[in-house]
Amino acid sequence: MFLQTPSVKMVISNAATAMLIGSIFREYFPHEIQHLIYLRHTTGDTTRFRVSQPPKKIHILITIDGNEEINDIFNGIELKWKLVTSVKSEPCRFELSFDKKHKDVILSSYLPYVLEKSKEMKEEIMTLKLSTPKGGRVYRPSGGMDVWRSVNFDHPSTFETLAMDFEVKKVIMEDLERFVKGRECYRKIGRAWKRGYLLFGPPGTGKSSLVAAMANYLKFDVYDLELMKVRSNLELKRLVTFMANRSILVVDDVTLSGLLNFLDGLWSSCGEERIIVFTTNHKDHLDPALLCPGRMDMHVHLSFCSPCGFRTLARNYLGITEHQLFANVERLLETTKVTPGEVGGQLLKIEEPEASLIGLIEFLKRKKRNGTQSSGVSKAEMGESAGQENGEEQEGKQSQRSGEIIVENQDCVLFPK
Ligand SMILES: Nc1ncnc2c1ncn2[C@@H]1O[C@H](COP(=O)(O)OP(=O)(O)OP(=O)(O)O)[C@@H](O)[C@H]1O
Repeated sequence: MFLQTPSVKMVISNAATAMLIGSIFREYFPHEIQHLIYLRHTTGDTTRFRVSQPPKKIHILITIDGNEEINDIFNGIELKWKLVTSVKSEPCRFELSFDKKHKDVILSSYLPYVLEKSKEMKEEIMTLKLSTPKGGRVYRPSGGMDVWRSVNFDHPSTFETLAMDFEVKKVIMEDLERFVKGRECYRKIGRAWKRGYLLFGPPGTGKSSLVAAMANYLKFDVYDLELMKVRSNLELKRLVTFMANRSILVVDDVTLSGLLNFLDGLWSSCGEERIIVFTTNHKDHLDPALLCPGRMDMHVHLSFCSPCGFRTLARNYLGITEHQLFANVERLLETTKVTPGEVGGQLLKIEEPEASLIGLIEFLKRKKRNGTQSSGVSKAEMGESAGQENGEEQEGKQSQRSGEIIVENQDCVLFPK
């Protein structure tokens, strides 16, 4: 419906800000598009509103031939968009014409709709990038340095597909949302606009999948860093300096490392709207300094597959939300340590749901018979939280702490809900 001419691309960023001349305009228009639009009523007095200052950042791409008109229809109202390029000394502008009697609808519904649609389009065409260190300096002909090698990031994991406790997902998603909306709050409290997450748990429990889900959710690029391969503070400084904002830096398998302290200092002073994620299979091997409050805002424990996680996997892999065999699987999961990765692997083997579930049940029984030597998880990892030292584990009941969240730093309460 919106701008039906296929050759027209219109992308309006929600990050754009504009200075506006005209108080009515300021009151009614979403600020993101104010600087783009002149309004002209097609009957009665012409009213023009002009915005003079373009946003500092260039987030807008509009391509349309000069003076070309595009018709649009919104709730039966005819509208005309025109790109006006006639006055040389002035930048191109859009004129939107419509009958004066529709002014209220246009201001209250159509323009917000255009903005929303534009955001959607922008998100659709944005391809996320996954960058890894190039391992040296490469100078660009245009100046600056390329220290990261980038490829398209098309990891399919989302919060929807993650096998994780529903409540935990919700907490993480809300935390991310508060973070991206929190620029002013961070400024007010004098903190760098950054957020740190520690993801820990055995291999195959979804740490990488959670990072991908976070990136897809926020539309943030991902920078993957193996700290052990970074040779010097200078190299680390270059890498962090040349990261883009609105991105996630993933530091894999983070263990005791002198560079970590350096990274910590560097992190708060470079860029903004950045997330850092440390992942480890062994939280108990970490430098305690890393765990102290204020360094990682949130600790997320990813653990063995819970009945709730299994239901997500069954929906994703088999396309079913109920089955009579679910109860058998869930009973076995209560007492068997098996990762979501392993459960997913089993479900992938057979397409037909019932046969697949029977295969999974056999697998779980075998796993249970063979004991709990799953996936290299340490004893401390299994029992470090409340209630785990008192024999719960020995009685064969698996840790129910999958997806447990420990919020180390309560600064999120400062965010407006
Ligand atoms: N919680 C989960 N939800 C959905 N799929 C999962 C989950 N955990 C693991 N998987 C599946 O198992 C595979 C491996 O998981 P992933 O790489 O995310 O685990 P990891 O904890 O990062 O492992 P490692 O510590 O070895 O890097 C994924 O491709 C995914 O298909």
